[in-house]
Amino acid sequence: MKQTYDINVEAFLPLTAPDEFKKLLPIPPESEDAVINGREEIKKILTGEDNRLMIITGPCSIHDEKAALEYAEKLCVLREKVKDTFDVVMRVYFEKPRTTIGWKGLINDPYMDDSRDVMEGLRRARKLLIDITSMGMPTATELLDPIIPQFIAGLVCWAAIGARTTESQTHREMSSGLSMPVGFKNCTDGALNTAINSMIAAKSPQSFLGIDQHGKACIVKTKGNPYAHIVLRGGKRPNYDSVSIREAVETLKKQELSQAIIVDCSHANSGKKFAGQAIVWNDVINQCINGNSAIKGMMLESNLCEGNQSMSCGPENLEYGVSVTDECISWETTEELILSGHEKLSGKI
Ligand SMILES: O=C[C@H](O)[C@H](O)COP(=O)(O)O
Ligand SMILES: C=C(OP(=O)(O)O)C(=O)O
Repeated sequence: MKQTYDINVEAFLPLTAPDEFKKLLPIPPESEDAVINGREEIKKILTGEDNRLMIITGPCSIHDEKAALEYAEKLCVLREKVKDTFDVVMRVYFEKPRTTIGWKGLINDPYMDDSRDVMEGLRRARKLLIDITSMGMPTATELLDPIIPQFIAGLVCWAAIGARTTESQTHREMSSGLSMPVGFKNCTDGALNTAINSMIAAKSPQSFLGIDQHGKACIVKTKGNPYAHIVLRGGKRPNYDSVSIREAVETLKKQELSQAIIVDCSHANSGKKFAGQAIVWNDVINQCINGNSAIKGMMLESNLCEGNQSMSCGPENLEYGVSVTDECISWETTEELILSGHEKLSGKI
């Protein structure tokens, strides 16, 4: 018999069903409260019911849970200090979309050695989300693989669809069923229309193929996500300036879509250089002081230490607290930017 299918598949490896997997790492009551409250606060900021700004800050990617927890502890203290002005949410990114190839994040390759033990990656990701939300810290992540939400999404308060997948029907369909607000990045060349089309698709009910809680293949029917919004991350040129933001707001208004704008201070807005993030941050804070109420939040790529490092030295030789993907600002700079933004905005928003 000739074979016409699975020609390029090496193996089918077992995946534990989400309900079985979650029994091993159940959500504790304090995490559940943090997730529910975290989502509610974000929704209120996006709709303007709460005038504060949402700050999504944390490593470009998680590769070391010890460093991530140290970061989360520091962020908890800072979150409390600035709570009248900012709703601070931790970036806890486990899935990395690559331009070509590269390490795809903790879930895909937790041992960082190409062994790609996805089940172990899911376990470590869920455990870290439990530990962080147990501190009362709301969480943000990028969702890339459409099956992964069944394993971790119950611990996530805000999700991003990245610049490389914002035009993908699969990601729009997935977003329409997600339980948290979803931010669509503009695509890598800077075009807004892809993210705007995503918002329309994500708001609408959809049907697509997925798995249920028992791990069984099924047709997922969704209700639509009412909290889809845009994240400006720059493209061929930055798009955090007041003219770009006004243009985005006008385009969204014409389409009768949410005009809430989140500015990503990193990526193409910073020229992918960590030092560029402070320039974007300060400009956006000034726009808020000058009364731009469409801006609902900012994202920072931040780690314990600044810059980034190559993974070629092997996981055991990595420098502690330094990003293995995009450049990040240091904890000290993060604290300085957030505290100075808080001081400038106190009583003004
Ligand atoms: O935020 C992370 C990166 O910008 C994104 O995953 C792409 O990375 P790459 O161009 O190094 O593959
Ligand atoms: C990959 C990311 O961003 P973008 O999709 O904007 O490149 C990210 O935030 O990690």
